[in-house]
Amino acid sequence: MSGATDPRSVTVLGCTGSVGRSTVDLLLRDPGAYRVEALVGNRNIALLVEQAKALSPRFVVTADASQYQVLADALAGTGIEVGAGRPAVIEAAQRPADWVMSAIVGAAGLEPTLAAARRGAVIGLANKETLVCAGDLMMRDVARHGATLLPVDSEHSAIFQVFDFAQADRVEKIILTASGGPFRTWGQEAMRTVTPAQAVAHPNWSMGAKISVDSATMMNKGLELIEAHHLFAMPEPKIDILVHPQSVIHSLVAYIDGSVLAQLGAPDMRTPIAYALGWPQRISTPCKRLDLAEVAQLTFEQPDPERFPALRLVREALRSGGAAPTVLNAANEVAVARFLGGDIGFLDIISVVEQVLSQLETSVPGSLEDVLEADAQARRMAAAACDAAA
Ligand SMILES: NC(=O)C1=CN([C@@H]2O[C@H](COP(=O)(O)OP(=O)(O)OC[C@H]3O[C@@H](n4cnc5c(N)ncnc54)[C@H](OP(=O)(O)O)[C@@H]3O)[C@@H](O)[C@H]2O)C=CC1
Ligand SMILES: CC(=O)[C@@H](O)[C@H](O)COP(=O)(O)O
Ligand SMILES: [Mn+2]
Repeated sequence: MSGATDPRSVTVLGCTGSVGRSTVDLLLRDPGAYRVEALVGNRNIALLVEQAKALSPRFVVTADASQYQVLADALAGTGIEVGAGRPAVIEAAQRPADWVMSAIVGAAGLEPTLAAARRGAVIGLANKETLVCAGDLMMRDVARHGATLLPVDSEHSAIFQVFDFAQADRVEKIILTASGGPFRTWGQEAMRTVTPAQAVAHPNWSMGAKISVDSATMMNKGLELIEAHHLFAMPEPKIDILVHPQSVIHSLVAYIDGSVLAQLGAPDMRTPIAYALGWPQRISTPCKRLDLAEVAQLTFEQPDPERFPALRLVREALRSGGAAPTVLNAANEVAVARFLGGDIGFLDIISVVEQVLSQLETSVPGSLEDVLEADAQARRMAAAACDAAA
């Protein structure tokens, strides 16, 4: 809760999404503690306007340039500055907020997150694709500009809370927990005909469509493996994945003395968001408290790489290095969108990613431009592969 200190200035990129809405919910619970610099949404103008009226930010942006006038008309007379289009999104990230929530979905979040890092902001990072498609660049710029990256992804927040950075060399491994998604127990043949509605029905978490499909293919856990590799400087072989269907243990860190430390909680993103928002202090949330007697059983399984080949692809991409993770991420985004649009089947998603990874020759991306070029090439190739599969 707020003390006598000045309000903290915050910007929310992706404010109209699942993580964005949870962030706004926390801001509204303690209005005296925050001053909102900028809100950035995309197509959900009605919600963006509602949030703007509730939070009175200085700057409100829709990434969708065609929606400028709609947004400007809705906020006329409020004194709130309005922007639209990609340059305005980046400008919002550049404006001087102490704390920035990076919750745009997909590689579209890369440039604004990088812009916030380049002005030394404290960033709550939900947008894992930033680290998947440009992890080396992002971590280099965070260090170079004195920015702070606070993980919001539930697993990485868990690791962050129990990772002893002063003894990083005494960490034996990181264990990322995975729910296994809605098809955890399904055979490959049954998965062939699943619908988008079945794929987005996550057993434990309420999330946006793209990450929900990623959870269903277990690509989400693969992306999280790459995310953990960059955030905690852990080599790929020292990151394990453990299926834990209850999503109560959010991840674990194993040390060389045999100790294993974990963070637990009810599956509600407001807990990891609050950890990043309040850091280095904890702040209160209304999240349901964990009742282990009610949960009764915590179970664990090894992931099945035959039914969930995304896990193998991710490890191969990380070992190959260079632009392979960028390519994997871009191809996955295209294939997931085409699956959600009803063009390709569920199993085609990972087949398309594998095909693009095996065909695209790219060099090591040294700059943002290189990353964007590899991303664009992979998207073109993935679109063609989806056309062929459709
Ligand atoms: N949801 C969750 O619980 C978790 C999410 N994450 C990560 O957080 C990120 C956001 O996920 P989630 O909230 O589920 O996603 P949603 O799809 O719910 O929300 C995405 C947000 O990004 C905006 N957006 C979409 N495209 C663009 C674009 N081109 N430019 C700018 N803004 C855009 C959307 O605007 P609009 O809706 O107005 O069109 C919306 O505000 C993802 O990277 C995801 O992997 C990580 C852990 C948990
Ligand atoms: C809430 C969150 O962090 C998601 O990434 C979630 O973990 C997805 O669940 P899966 O373990 O099914 O990928
Ligand atoms: Mn996660």
